[in-house]
Amino acid sequence: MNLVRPRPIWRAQCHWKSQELWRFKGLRGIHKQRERVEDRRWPGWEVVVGIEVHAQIKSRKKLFSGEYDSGVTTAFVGDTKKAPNTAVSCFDAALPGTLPSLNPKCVELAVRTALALNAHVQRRSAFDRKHYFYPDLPSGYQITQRYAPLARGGYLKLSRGDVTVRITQLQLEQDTAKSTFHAGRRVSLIDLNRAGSGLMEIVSEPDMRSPEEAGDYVRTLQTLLRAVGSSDGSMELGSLRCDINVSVNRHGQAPGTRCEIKNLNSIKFMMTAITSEVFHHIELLESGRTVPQETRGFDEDKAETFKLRSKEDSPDYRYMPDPNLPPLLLSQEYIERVRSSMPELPSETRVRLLSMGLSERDADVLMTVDAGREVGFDGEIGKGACLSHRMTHDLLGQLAARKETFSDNPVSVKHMGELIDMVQSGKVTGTSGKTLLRHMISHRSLDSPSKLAKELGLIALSRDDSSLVKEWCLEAIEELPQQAEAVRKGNLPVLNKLVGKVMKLGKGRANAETVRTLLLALLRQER
Ligand SMILES: Nc1ncnc2c1ncn2[C@@H]1O[C@H](COP(=O)(O)OP(=O)(O)OP(=O)(O)O)[C@@H](O)[C@H]1O
Ligand SMILES: [Mg+2]
Ligand SMILES: [Mg+2]
Repeated sequence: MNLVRPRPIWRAQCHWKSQELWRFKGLRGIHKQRERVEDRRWPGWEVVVGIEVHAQIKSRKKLFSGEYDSGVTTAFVGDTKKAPNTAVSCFDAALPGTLPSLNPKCVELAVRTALALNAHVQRRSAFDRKHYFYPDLPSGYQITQRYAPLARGGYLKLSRGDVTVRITQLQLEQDTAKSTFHAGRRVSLIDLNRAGSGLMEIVSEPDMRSPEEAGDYVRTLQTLLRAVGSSDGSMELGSLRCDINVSVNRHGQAPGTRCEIKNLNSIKFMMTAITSEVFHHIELLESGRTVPQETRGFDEDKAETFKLRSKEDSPDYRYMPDPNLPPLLLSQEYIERVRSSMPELPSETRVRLLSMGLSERDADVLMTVDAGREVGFDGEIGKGACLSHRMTHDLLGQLAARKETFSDNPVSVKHMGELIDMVQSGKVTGTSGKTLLRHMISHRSLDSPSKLAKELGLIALSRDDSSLVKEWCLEAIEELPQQAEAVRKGNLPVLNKLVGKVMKLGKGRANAETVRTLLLALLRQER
């Protein structure tokens, strides 16, 4: 990577004009004409959605100031969330005389993302200033790359269906500070910790045709960002924010006027907001009015969008090239070096998981586990597929209950495989399998499951041990007389209570089906 001396403003302005040219190069083949699909929610209408995603870059330091980032990536930096206004350099606070210095890590992570999105990384990109006045922007402008972005012209294949969304561009830009309105005191509090953190703005073409496709796009993108390690991609925590552009048109007609919905903090709300916006547009158009170009917000309680400002009120950003930052020049060797260090991408992981014999649904579940990359496999799944999936769900559930991630998982692929085989062959019951799994996780045990099963007395009972099972059944009937009476009177669902009791007495070693039959036989005998 090279930084060269700044060029005069008018030279950099030349790049503004080249913006449209790329659109007609190369991408035509990828984007097939979409088939007309009637949506029963809005017959006769076509919905068009384009999304601008702002993803916080997972770098230890901010984009230009060298200050440690304290945003939602704090967990990554390794300390707890910083107190407001404690991670602020003079540059972040826009003190006069301070100058930007580009953080190469942010560039590398953005290039990784661009390559993962099949985009063309521009050997030469440049930084612009976007001016507006708001308390969360101390300098009065945001440094961005609107006119000569880092990358252009990529695409993302959605995980469901045969949908490809084209990526217009990926640009680097600064995050703003965080402002919180205090209704009681009627003041806005500003926390500059986030000011100047690195963002990637990923702009899509208007290629989505339903709220569901938009949701799928954001989900697929989140998985991709996490897989390449460039962003946490959490909408809830604010490390991924979406501006959703929505328009509607009658089938066969040109796209309508778009409205942009801002400040959405979950995929679910985003999909509801799109649906609400679509109905709003249709209502306007059907009553003979036109859709005004607006920026809108989303009211979570009413599940409705509302007007924030109209296009006429939108500020004139007075873009200009940043005179303090020279163009960013990347050599082909640098780009190739980054390309050679790319990890397995989610689309490749998915194909690998499916080729192991997993169903689409199970592959999707595993894909949510650190993008599926850390999921190991010790051989053929074959007939045990159903069981291995259930045990995998148990594993994920138990880790989640302990607030641990899949990377904290202490159970090796070999031991997990052995455990599944033991349950499959009946050496331990399903209940004991769960107990063993819990023990292996909580004790961080490195012993094999078969050794542990012996030590903990969890080996399933053989048929010869039926007298022991009978003893537990009799004990259960004695300890739960009311439930036993209910079953005698024909209330069969209550039998589960007794079965549960027997399982507890036998530490899960008895076979649940055998216990049921025996309990019923005993209760009937008594009569
Ligand atoms: N008719 C349309 N319907 C829905 N979305 C559209 C339509 N036309 C364009 N879009 C989408 O609108 C978005 C435009 O984003 P872009 O960043 O280029 O401009 P902007 O929203 O005007 O600027 P800013 O970055 O300041 O918000 C793109 O994601 C594009 O796909
Ligand atoms: Mg934009
Ligand atoms: Mg926009």
